[in-house]
Amino acid sequence: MNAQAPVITIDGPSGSGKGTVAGLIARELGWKLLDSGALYRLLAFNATNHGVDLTNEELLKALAAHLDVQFIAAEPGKLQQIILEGEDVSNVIRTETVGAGASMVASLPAVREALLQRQRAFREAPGLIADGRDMGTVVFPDAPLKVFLTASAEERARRRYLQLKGKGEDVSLSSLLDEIRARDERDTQRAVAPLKPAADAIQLDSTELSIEQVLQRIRSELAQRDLA
Ligand SMILES: Nc1ncnc2c1ncn2[C@@H]1O[C@H](COP(=O)(O)OP(=O)(O)OP(=O)(O)O)[C@@H](O)[C@H]1O
Ligand SMILES: Nc1ccn([C@H]2C[C@H](O)[C@@H](COP(=O)(O)O)O2)c(=O)n1
Repeated sequence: MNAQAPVITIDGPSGSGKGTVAGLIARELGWKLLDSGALYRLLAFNATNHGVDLTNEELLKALAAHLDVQFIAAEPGKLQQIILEGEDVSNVIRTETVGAGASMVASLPAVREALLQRQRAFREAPGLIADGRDMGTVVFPDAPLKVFLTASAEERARRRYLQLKGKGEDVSLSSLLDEIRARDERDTQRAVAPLKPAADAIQLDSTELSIEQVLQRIRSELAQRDLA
């Protein structure tokens, strides 16, 4: 880990736009990217494939410590590739079912501990954009810019609906809204590293903002800190 490399953290609930914004800012600055939710998704996906119950903390801790995963940086205009045990799982880990499983395993303290150093190891020069739930509160508490990105549950469900429909999936808006609310509840109410803004985070409600407007706000915060 390079303790000197700056980190920008983007935390917030599911569907608030963290991943989209993190990817775009990382590309603009030429910085590394950490999609921490992908690690919890990979663990839930891998555990299910290996028949491990998503509440078995001891086995999940061991799986988390030995996850055989590679993140391959995206070419401009493409999503990063995620390879688990030699297989490209970039798309299959993005389902709502895997997201719900990720939220379950993420509530277990031993799992979070097992993934902590792996996340911190992403910190490299010239800098890192890290998105998740506890990037600003736990993983990178010294980050010079912390963003807490939110949007109403209805707007987040609408965005997810459009995203999944765009991929040709047969989804229902009301089920997506229920899933988002259930995930919000689990992620904010867990005892360890719950989803919440860091005390020094900039809070951005994107319900009425376009992606470009969110980017502009972040660029302005970066400029104020001489980070860009
Ligand atoms: N400000 C915005 N206005 C409209 N659509 C948006 C906005 N931000 C993001 N989106 C769209 O919403 C969808 C969800 O965004 P994204 O995947 O970045 O959210 P997320 O917070 O990373 O979710 P998760 O935590 O579940 O991975 C995407 O289709 C994205 O293009
Ligand atoms: N830093 C993080 C990132 C993710 N999680 C958990 C909670 C989420 O519901 C789940 C999936 O995340 P997503 O890919 O939708 O961002 O993983 C967490 O607890 N901490």
